[in-house]
Amino acid sequence: MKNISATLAIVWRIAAPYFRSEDKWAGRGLLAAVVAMELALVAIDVLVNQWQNRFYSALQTSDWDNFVREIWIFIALAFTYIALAVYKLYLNQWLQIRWRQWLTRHYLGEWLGGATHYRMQLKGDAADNPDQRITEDVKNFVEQTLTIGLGLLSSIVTLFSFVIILWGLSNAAPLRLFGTDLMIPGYLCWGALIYAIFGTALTHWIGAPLVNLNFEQQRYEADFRFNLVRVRENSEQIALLRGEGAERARLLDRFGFVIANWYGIMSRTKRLTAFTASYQQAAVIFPYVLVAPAFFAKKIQLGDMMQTASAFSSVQGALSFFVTAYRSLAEWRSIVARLDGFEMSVESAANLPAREPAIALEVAGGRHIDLEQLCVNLPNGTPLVAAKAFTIQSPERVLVTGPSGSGKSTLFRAIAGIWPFGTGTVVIPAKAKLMMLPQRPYFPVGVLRDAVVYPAAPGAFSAAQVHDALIAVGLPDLAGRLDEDGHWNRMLSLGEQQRLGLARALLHAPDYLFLDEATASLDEPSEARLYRLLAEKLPQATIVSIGHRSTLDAFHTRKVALVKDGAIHVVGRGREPVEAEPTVAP
Ligand SMILES: Nc1ncnc2c1ncn2[C@@H]1O[C@H](COP(=O)(O)OP(=O)(O)OP(=O)(O)O)[C@@H](O)[C@H]1O
Repeated sequence: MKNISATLAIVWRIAAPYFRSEDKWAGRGLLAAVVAMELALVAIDVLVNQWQNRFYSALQTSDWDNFVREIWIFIALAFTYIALAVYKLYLNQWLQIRWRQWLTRHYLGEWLGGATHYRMQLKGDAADNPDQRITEDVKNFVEQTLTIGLGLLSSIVTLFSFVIILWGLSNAAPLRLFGTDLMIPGYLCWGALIYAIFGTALTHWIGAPLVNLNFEQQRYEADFRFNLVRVRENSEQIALLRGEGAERARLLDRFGFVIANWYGIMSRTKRLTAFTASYQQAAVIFPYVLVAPAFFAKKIQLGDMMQTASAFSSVQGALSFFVTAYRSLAEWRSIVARLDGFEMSVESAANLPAREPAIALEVAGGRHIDLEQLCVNLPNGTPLVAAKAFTIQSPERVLVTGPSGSGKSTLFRAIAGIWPFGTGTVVIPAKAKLMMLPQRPYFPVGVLRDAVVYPAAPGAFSAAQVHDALIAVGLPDLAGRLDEDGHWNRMLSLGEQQRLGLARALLHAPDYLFLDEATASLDEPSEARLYRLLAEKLPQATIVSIGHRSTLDAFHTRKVALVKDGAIHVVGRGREPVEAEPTVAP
């Protein structure tokens, strides 16, 4: 019971915001219409039940006129039923897509808000495969919540409507046992209740493990898909390393989990279906067994018996909602758990800096970037880099060096504000535009022109501007293919990608440009040419580079080494003035 109320509280937390959102009137309107149609369908069921009595009585008494009249009534009821059923489904689907659209937008906003998606990876906690949660889980949540919610509503209303009918019929057809009439008020209702309680308890007992099995199934399927995507993304490396055999084995291994768990689901479902099918079959004859003695004793007519059987099956069906919907309920609970895990993980990543000691980001009026008492840690809390008081002037050219793994890139991440682990403060000038260029720049799949100007909106720069930037960085061929669609990270060499990254920097003209080995794949003369180009085109920009080549010294005015001091590296010691090239502005 505690579990059920906890699940319902989570469902409410996930579902309610849509009905309070900017789309609330459409959502509420559609929901009201669907609910109204669901209720109207129950009303038609009640009318059909009463019709059955009249129809079979007309048959029993060979009353032709009433028979014809009842046929026309049935046709009218049937047409109304069809129209309601069609529009209930149509409006339900309409509501589903609007709700899903809102929920997807909401989750994308939360997940991509700040660097939450990145921090979630860093924390490595609960939410595996966010892609699956935003696609399938959201879709299924909306669909199942509506199906189950409306099913439950319909069952409750059906129950109340037919219990009244059944109660009346119980009195008209007293229970006859061993030739004597037993006057038990509403005995048919009690019979249905006992039958349903017995069914529900057994169903839960047999089916309970399905909740967990379904949860695991979705996780294994998503893991398998994720690993297939990894192969696709890294297919060149795999082909070069002849890693196909290893990949196949790894993928089949993952798929093995999918299969093993599926066998678990199959065997559970088999047992559950065996029980629910027997339960439903028995329910067909159960009411006849109860009222047949009264019928054969001529206490009631055929119409009464048929109506009783139909009303009993409606009451029993409503009471057995849990039995019929058990598999969907089990799936739904696992979807709810997955979305809950996702929300928790997003929240925990977004609030990471607020909850744990974290690097503070401050925006100040000055022109410099200051690192104050900064200590950058690994996610597990181990200190990595320290900078007591370090300032990056504007404009200047700083070269950051240090052994591999000393924490240079992580220091850049901390300055960019996406690395929360640590203590101290990073002070950034107000309105300063920072740009980080990594060794492997990211280009969204699509038109080259849009990929270069990313993250600016497509069209933020004119074709001529993008064309000139590509010429400037030495990519004349690409400059002629601006409107070509492609997966640029896959199609271009790393050196070309790095040139494209620099073209992006030229277009965006940041105040602070951080180059994390962003030219490491270029030959030295090309690297030198590009550094000269940056100095020429962005004379006011501060450039901070990470690099291992000594030839980079010439393009920087200051060199900062990360020097090992006990267990951590310290920024700022071992400073060496660098003789700048005459072409590089100081
Ligand atoms: N997300 C992470 N989780 C755990 N450890 C990490 C994570 N990111 C980086 N590290 C560790 O932090 C250390 C510093 O990494 P970083 O990439 O900053 O080094 P670097 O000085 O830039 O190295 P290189 O010169 O080889 O690029 C490494 O030991 C790395 O394993």
